[in-house]
Amino acid sequence: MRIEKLTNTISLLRSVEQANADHLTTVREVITDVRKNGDLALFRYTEKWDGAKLTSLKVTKEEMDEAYANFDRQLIGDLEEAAANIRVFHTEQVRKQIDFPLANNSYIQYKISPLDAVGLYVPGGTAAYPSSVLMNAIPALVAGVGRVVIVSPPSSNGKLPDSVLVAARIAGITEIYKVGGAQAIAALAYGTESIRAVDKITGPGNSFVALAKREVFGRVAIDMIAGPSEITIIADETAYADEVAADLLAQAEHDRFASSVLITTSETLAEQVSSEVERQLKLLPREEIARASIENFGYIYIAESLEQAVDAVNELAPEHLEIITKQPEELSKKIKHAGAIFIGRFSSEPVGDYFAGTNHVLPTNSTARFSSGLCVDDFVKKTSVVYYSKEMWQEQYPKIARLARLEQLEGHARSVESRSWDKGDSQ
Ligand SMILES: NC(=O)c1ccc[n+]([C@@H]2O[C@H](COP(=O)([O-])OP(=O)(O)OC[C@H]3O[C@@H](n4cnc5c(N)ncnc54)[C@H](O)[C@@H]3O)[C@@H](O)[C@H]2O)c1
Ligand SMILES: N[C@H](CO)Cc1c[nH]c[nH+]1
Ligand SMILES: [Zn+2]
Repeated sequence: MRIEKLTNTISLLRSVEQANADHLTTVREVITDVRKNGDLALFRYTEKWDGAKLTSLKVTKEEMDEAYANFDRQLIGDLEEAAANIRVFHTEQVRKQIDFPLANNSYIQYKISPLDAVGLYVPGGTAAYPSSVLMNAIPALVAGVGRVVIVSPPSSNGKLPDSVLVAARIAGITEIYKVGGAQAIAALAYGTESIRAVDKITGPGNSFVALAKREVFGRVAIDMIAGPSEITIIADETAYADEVAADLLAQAEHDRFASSVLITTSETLAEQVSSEVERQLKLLPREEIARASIENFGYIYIAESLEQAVDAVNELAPEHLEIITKQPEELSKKIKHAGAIFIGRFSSEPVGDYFAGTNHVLPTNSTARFSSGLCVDDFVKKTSVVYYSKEMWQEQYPKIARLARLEQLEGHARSVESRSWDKGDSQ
């Protein structure tokens, strides 16, 4: 891994942007094609990029049953325990409606309602992600969404991995389609013969998926840009090089475009981590992907102080931040921008990926500056409600009319003035 003195992190941001730009043209072509040709386009792209020749997209009940029957019982237990942890944490996030009483028996209200239909993207191009099924589906169901649909790319045998179907059953989702990439996002946004359009699309994916979500925003809502995984680690001389290297590689193995950054005050640690990364790369079955990621988007920065490291992290706004220093909790309080923070050497990032109960669908590409990880709030909308009684109206309407005329909106003024006592007592 290249080791540089920490001056700024702009070079990393630029290289990720460039990678995205190269994929945008493809994504736009795919979306146009799916809008025009529907299922036919979905079948064509699924054959081209996933190597699966399909004639129908929907997962059948028989496929779900078979996957569950064949699956390892201990792993079912592990997935169920992870699901329970996620459910508990997300249930705590449920918001209360705000009922705000006003004078004269009047009130205003902040009404919370679940979305009617959401599409959950579960990645699957180079690995199976049952954990992403749970992370998407549980908050949606806790929020009370009416229709929850999963899309995920099939393997070349035309099937979804058993693990994904088992996780869907544990979560309680039955409407599942075998389609991934930008074509799946286009189908969810615009609808095709087989897939009815949804109101919102959530979930992580590679840069084709993330860019497609950005392109269809406005037609549907999206949760965030949750693209190729990223980790930044702040470590001092107390950290162990083998552990830091393992944590960098845990994200690098996700994607060629994943990024892994170490910012350290210790030159010795920097050198040791660099050689540990090289040693450990050879141990990974996904060595080729991880190596490409480390070569293109892997950096070790030497910081003059932990304060300088914190400033760089707040500029970079990484998806995940690990802090492995003498006083990690103290330092974590100074972090403003990161999708999720992992404190101390026993909270390595996969604890959050799978099990702690926090959500692993998180903002990437510096968007943690303004967006948050997936949560129950992503699956509800808020409507304001106003009730003014006759008495309340009579007291307040002259002020409202004056404010309307301040904006030269005579129609607004006349609207509030048009009510009168003479017309009777009806609400
Ligand atoms: N940010 C997060 O919260 C988060 C969480 C989990 C996973 N992830 C990321 O999800 C991603 C999973 O990636 P993946 O590739 O394994 O699965 P994926 O499902 O995201 O993407 C696979 C699809 O990409 C499309 N594709 C592949 N090559 C293409 C090409 N050349 N042109 C057009 N389309 C192409 C295909 O349609 C394929 O089905 C990784 O980047 C991982 O880091 C992010
Ligand atoms: N680290 C990923 C988010 O960037 C989530 C994940 C799922 N499985 C393993 N990891
Ligand atoms: Zn991960």
